[in-house]
Amino acid sequence: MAPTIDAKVPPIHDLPTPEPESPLRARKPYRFSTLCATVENPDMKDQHGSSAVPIYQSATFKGVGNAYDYSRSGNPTRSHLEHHVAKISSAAHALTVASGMAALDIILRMLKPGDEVIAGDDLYGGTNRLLTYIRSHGGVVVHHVDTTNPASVVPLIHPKTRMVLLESPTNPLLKIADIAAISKDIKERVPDAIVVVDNTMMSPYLQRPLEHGADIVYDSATKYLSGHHDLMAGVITCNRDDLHKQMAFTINSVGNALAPNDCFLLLRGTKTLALRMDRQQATSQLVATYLHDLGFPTYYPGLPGHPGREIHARIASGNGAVLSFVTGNKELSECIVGGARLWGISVSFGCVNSLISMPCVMSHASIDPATRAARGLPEDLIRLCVGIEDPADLIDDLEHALIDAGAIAFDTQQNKYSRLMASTNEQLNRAVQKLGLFEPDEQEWFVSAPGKIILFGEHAVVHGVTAIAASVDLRCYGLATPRNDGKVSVHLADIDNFYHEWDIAALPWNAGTRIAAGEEHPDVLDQVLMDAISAGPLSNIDDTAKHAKTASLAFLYMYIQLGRDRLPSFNFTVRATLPVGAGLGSSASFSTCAATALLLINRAISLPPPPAPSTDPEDSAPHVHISHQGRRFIPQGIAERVNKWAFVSEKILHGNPSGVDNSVSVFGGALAYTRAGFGFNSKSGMEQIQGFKSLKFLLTNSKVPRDTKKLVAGVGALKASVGRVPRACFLRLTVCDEMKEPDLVDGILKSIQNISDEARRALADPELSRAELLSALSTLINENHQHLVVLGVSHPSLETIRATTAAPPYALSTKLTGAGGGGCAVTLVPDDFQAESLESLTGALVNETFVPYLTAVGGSGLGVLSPYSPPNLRQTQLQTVVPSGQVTPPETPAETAGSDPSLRLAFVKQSVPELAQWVDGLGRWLYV
Ligand SMILES: Nc1ncnc2c1ncn2[C@@H]1O[C@H](COP(=O)(O)OP(=O)(O)OP(=O)(O)O)[C@@H](O)[C@H]1O
Ligand SMILES: C[C@@](O)(CCO)CC(=O)[O-]
Repeated sequence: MAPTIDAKVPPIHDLPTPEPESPLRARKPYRFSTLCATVENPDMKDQHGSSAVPIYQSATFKGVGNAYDYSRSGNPTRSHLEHHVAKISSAAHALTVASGMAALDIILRMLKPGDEVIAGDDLYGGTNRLLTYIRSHGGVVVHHVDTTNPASVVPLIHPKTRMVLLESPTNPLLKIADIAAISKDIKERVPDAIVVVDNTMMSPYLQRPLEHGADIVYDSATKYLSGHHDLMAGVITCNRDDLHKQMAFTINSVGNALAPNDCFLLLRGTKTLALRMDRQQATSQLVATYLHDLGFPTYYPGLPGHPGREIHARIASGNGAVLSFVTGNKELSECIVGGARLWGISVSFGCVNSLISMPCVMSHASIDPATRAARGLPEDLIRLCVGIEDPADLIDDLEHALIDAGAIAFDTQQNKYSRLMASTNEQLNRAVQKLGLFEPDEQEWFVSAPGKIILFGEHAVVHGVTAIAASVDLRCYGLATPRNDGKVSVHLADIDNFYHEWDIAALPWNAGTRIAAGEEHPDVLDQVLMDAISAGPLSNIDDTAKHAKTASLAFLYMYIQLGRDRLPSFNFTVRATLPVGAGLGSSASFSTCAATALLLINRAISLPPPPAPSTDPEDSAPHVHISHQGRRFIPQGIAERVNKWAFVSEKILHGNPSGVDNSVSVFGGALAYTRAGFGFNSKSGMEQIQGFKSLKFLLTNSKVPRDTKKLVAGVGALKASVGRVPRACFLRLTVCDEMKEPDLVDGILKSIQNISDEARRALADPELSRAELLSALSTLINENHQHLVVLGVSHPSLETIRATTAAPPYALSTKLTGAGGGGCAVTLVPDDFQAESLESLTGALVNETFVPYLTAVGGSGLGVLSPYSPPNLRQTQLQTVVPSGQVTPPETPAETAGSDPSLRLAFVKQSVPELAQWVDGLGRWLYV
């Protein structure tokens, strides 16, 4: 509903209202959205007829006595903007300054010591802070009163009352002040007092307080007027010449007028004000109704029963796009805010993007808690600032956050979601626990595990050959966070942000064979359980999400096998810094993380508390775990247990894994790994090998997708049908006639075993010079790669990478790593390889559209964020880390402002380059 400029009020400003064509066909004044879109000032015609107002990016103007001399005092772009703002506000004058607070500052500078101000008690935190400042530094008396009741203002009116400061609706409780009634009361008693209204929540589109008795109106134009959160600005409008003159003088003296570039942006933003606002407030009405219908006390003037709704409807022509609601519990509110994805956690409002916040820890944190309580600002209040996204997506996202947090649940009797009251919530938990249905677990678990490179022996290792592999410094991270709604969910951020949740009670608990507590998983997967999971909980996941589906299968399989006695309710979020499905063991690192989290949650493993610090007898300073910087902490037995379950998960993802990937992921370092039960090497098992850590490798991702399961199966088929395999069965490369040799694959496997043995001997040989070692490894790399080519698991892109790295002047040796068929290649970089050469080589690879990166090898294996960290450490890290990356600066850069409380949200929002460092900073990590 677009308001028209009230025809009864003669336009004070030179509105571009067309002249009547004839007395019989009068033309109406332009309506608001037309005024917004039409930026023209008849007194400032552009010399070139430009359709956009030019940016006069000039501090000074030449000549004497011209309209402009210095941009602090006046600038043509600003004049255009001020003319436009005055026009759409139906005001005689407009002034524009650097921010909303700068606008209020200019207005408050009209006060003198001893003057009295009457202000609302539900004000924006920044306004409150500035009023406190002028009270303590300017000798001004400030009264706060509930302005929703005009009668409560009257007793405070005093001959010394100089200013009344109103917000309506207030932020964040949406309280309504009768601007007209209060202005009248003031003017009757103290005609000289000025009524000032902060109109930011409404904008001139929805409310024009000058028409209801206000003397000065100001807006933080950072909000709706600009609409895009890409600038800060404040506007002031008034009709009185004296006030305008006084404020223009102050702006010139103080020097906080809006800069030309920002004037331009703001002018552009105002053109779409009506359009944006229409969409934003229509969606707000839907969201408010949705929350209200769920049973949450919701504050929005568009809802029936909202106090002051009639007054608001008389003064304003719309309800705006800010609303708030309470949940009854601060922690619950924090979870909801943390769980929303489309709604950005941020202060401020008025942007085209929707925002969610908790005023008490963000925009209003500068008001001390006691004052907040006295003014009735609930600590659990959630504020929603609605943007222009699709309303269905916004409600959907909010619903997910409410469900995840346990704030609403599906009511089967009413066949709809409804609010879980805090007490009902507890009752439900207790009741369900009694039935043994699910168990809320308050513990969060953060785990991580590395990817790997295989230097020698991939594929062959599946058939019993020794592989030499080492961990890389790229990892997968898993965060398990408790839920208390009888559901379990996975969020696979790297796989198209896949999210899925399941009712725990509906999982196929009775399918397959139960593994008794403490028993190991048998060698073979339980196919009955696999089928039941695929036919049940996974059946509604589309096959286009096949990677996420397989990962979910692995997760649910372990969840059911390990969780039958506890039925834990939690969410598992996964992110990795290593590329998924590129041959660097992403499936193993995912498996290790999932297995560890599930074992911990189900109390199948527990981390021993760190031993007490030992004390030097000479010195009272304690020292703890000097080796490995005290990080080697997870006992061998626990690592072995995790490794067995990670192997189970690998079987699901992989088909027929050798176990090398999950072993490296769990144990870290560099391993010589031999699968048991084959005859290539009499000794099976794994051994840590030294001498790897100092090696430098370049990894190059060909970005060609491939599937380890298929590639391993392909080599298996080749081995099983030696001599009878038609050419078409060979995987990617066309292989040669030698394939007809019946013992070909066995011969290749033997050769690869020799390569691994030779590499181990070389690495362990103290007499070999470094140069000799590197040269030997290079030769072995080339040989091993050729064998893999014959096995059919290379790919033209990998051959291109090999050729590029082998070409002069580089002359480096490269082989595929992992399952091949695409994915990554690994290049050994000699110690003396010049930095410039490396730069030029990576440039050449990038030109060929590959992704190269240097990696360190041999680092830590499985890690768990210590549950024994001092609790405040993690909290502090969260607070200091989150705002810099994720949360826009608060409206009030509050001294005590907290930040996003949700570890999960912060985890999901970290950028990939920052993820590892952020995770490290969360506290003390314990490693195998
Ligand atoms: N970060 C992750 N989040 C969720 N699932 C993952 C993640 N990383 C790996 N996976 C699962 O593992 C699968 C990739 O396994 P695949 O064996 O094809 O690749 P890889 O382990 O990186 O390669 P290789 O086995 O050759 O080292 C994915 O399709 C997915 O199911
Ligand atoms: C291809 C393969 O050898 C390595 C995959 O990283 C398979 C395995 O060992 O499980």
